[in-house]
Amino acid sequence: MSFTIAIDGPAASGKGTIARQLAERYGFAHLDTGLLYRAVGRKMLDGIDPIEAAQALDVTGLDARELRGPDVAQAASKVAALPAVRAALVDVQRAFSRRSGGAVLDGRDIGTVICPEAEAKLFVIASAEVRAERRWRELVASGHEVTLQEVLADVLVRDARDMNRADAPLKAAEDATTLDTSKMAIEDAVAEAMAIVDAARKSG
Ligand SMILES: Nc1ncnc2c1ncn2[C@@H]1O[C@H](COP(=O)(O)OP(=O)(O)O)[C@@H](O)[C@H]1O
Ligand SMILES: Nc1ccn([C@@H]2O[C@H](COP(=O)(O)OP(=O)(O)O)[C@@H](O)[C@H]2O)c(=O)n1
Repeated sequence: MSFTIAIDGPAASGKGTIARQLAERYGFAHLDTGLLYRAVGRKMLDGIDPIEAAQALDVTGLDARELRGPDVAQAASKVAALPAVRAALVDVQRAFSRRSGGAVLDGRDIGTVICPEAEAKLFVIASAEVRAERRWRELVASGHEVTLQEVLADVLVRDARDMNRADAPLKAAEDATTLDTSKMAIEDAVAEAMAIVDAARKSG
């Protein structure tokens, strides 16, 4: 059985949290595709050509903790606007999505470009202020020295860059269900997401 759940949305909207919990609930594999772009962004900050870095990327050993900061996030969204970087990362994402046990992928273009045939698609949103506050708390808790204003600026700049790029811009797939988590606790957002996926599983 192959079943793919595509989760897209703007920065810090709760995609990864929902994706991880759905993967656990259904016994599916999970791929945080943002980490791929963050890894390439990290290499660019280290002076490596981002296209060559994407082509040579070892997706197995990515250290999420080292890639979580706002500097890497900004670099990720810059390299993500390069078509050759995106092209180099397509096959690994598609191969992952076709795993026999089922897969959940979260990112910006999963439902539109990487897995347009995904059986279930979610577009997770929240207000920019709520997203910035959540991400700020997370970063401070993991030892980053950053202000709420800086995190809000990072979120807004990345959203604009991600939505306005020519190649695979951030947008909801026509057949995605939008989930606004602004006023939802994590448990409620996950429950809503599960209801959407369960409905897709029954109809499929
Ligand atoms: N519904 C929610 N209510 C409160 N906090 C949330 C909610 N969803 C996610 N979070 C928190 O917000 C932060 C960003 O969530 P995350 O899932 O990493 O977003 P994304 O993958 O879209 O960047 C995390 O610290 C997470 O625990
Ligand atoms: N499928 C994807 C995933 C991420 N990205 C890019 O990678 C950056 C970091 O993604 P992320 O998912 O780790 O960001 P957060 O939502 O966790 O802040 C985004 O701002 C996008 O520019 C992308 O272009 N396509």
